[in-house]
Amino acid sequence: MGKNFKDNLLTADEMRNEIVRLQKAGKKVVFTNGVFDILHVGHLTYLEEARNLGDILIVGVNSDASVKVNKGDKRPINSETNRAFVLLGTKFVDYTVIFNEKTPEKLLDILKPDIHVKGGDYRKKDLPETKVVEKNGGEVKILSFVDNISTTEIINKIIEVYKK
Ligand SMILES: Nc1ncnc2c1ncn2[C@@H]1O[C@H](COP(=O)(O)OP(=O)(O)OP(=O)(O)O)[C@@H](O)[C@H]1O
Ligand SMILES: O=P(O)(O)O[C@@H]1O[C@H]([C@H](O)CO)[C@@H](O)[C@H](O)[C@@H]1O
Repeated sequence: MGKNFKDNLLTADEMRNEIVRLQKAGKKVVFTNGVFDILHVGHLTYLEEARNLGDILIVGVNSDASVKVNKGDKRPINSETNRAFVLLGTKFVDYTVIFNEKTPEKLLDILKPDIHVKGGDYRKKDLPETKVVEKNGGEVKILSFVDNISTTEIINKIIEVYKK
């Protein structure tokens, strides 16, 4: 753990070394990934649930370029480092790592967490990363979903309220 919350944004190689150390010390390492552009209560509920599955929660944060590929040219609203820092400021997230690919498969193959989770808007069998997690002896879990809250809805509300 770094001295300041921003110290826990690591590179993939630094994160792998840290995971080896943590697992040797008997810690269960949970991983998730996503964009987390404007953090909301659905995210926090989900991150809390993820953290409670183990001892350490790592979030793979999509780079700005990979957000554009996944969510379109107008996104993200917040930069990759700011999204990673906001996550580290919550009481649930221990480490963040930025990844630049369309999916987290390559990152998961490096990190090899014990558990990989996504929210209830995903199905395990449809996740491209399920294969690589299970190949490395990890487990994939889908968590619950908080209805009627998303970053897109927040953006649409702001547009509605401020439009002329
Ligand atoms: N309402 C919610 N309840 C529980 N989990 C959620 C919720 N919204 C998102 N998640 C989970 O949080 C992670 C990051 O999701 P993401 O940043 O895409 O959220 P979002 O609000 O759906 O964003 P957007 O509207 O931009 O698509 C994903 O793993 C997703 O499953
Ligand atoms: O924030 P999102 O849109 O839930 O994050 C995406 O999740 C994808 C998911 O893991 C299925 O592969 C991932 O591929 C994508 O890069 C985003 O992280």
